[in-house]
Amino acid sequence: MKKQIKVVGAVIRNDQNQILCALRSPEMSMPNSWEFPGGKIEKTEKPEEALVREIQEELGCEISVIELVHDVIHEYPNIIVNLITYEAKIISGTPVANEHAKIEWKEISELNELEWALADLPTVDKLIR
Ligand SMILES: Nc1nc2c([nH]c(=O)n2[C@H]2C[C@H](O)[C@@H](COP(=O)(O)OP(=O)(O)OP(=O)(O)O)O2)c(=O)[nH]1
Ligand SMILES: [Mg+2]
Repeated sequence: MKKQIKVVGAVIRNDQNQILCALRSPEMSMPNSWEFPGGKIEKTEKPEEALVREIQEELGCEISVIELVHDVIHEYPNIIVNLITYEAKIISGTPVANEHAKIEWKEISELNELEWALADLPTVDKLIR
């Protein structure tokens, strides 16, 4: 049976309504795909707690989680990902790419131009419409 994992991703919006997009590095699984920064929920964590922890680790800043955007199950060839995305904002610090190849603030109208991980497309669609 395929492994299923539960993953949280942050839709981090700044004051200009831009979204922070993160490019997975060549060394990561699903290399060179754009994603919402975040990661796997640990057994003892609530999704929101996992997201705050992951963003601190990956981007070195503190967020507050605002609300759920989407809860999607996507079946990849070798893994099933339950991606839960949340709107979030930075409450302290400036994001830096500690693990990603790069991070970029993008206008909503630019989101379509990126090559997203497939599990992210329903969230991207919700942000665009
Ligand atoms: N963080 C994140 N992962 C995503 C997204 N879309 C998507 O398919 N994934 C997949 C890629 C990975 O196979 C899986 C877990 O994400 P991850 O690699 O960020 O996990 P993690 O931060 O806990 O990293 P690690 O401890 O496993 O190295 O979810 C997304 O938007 N954000
Ligand atoms: Mg991650």
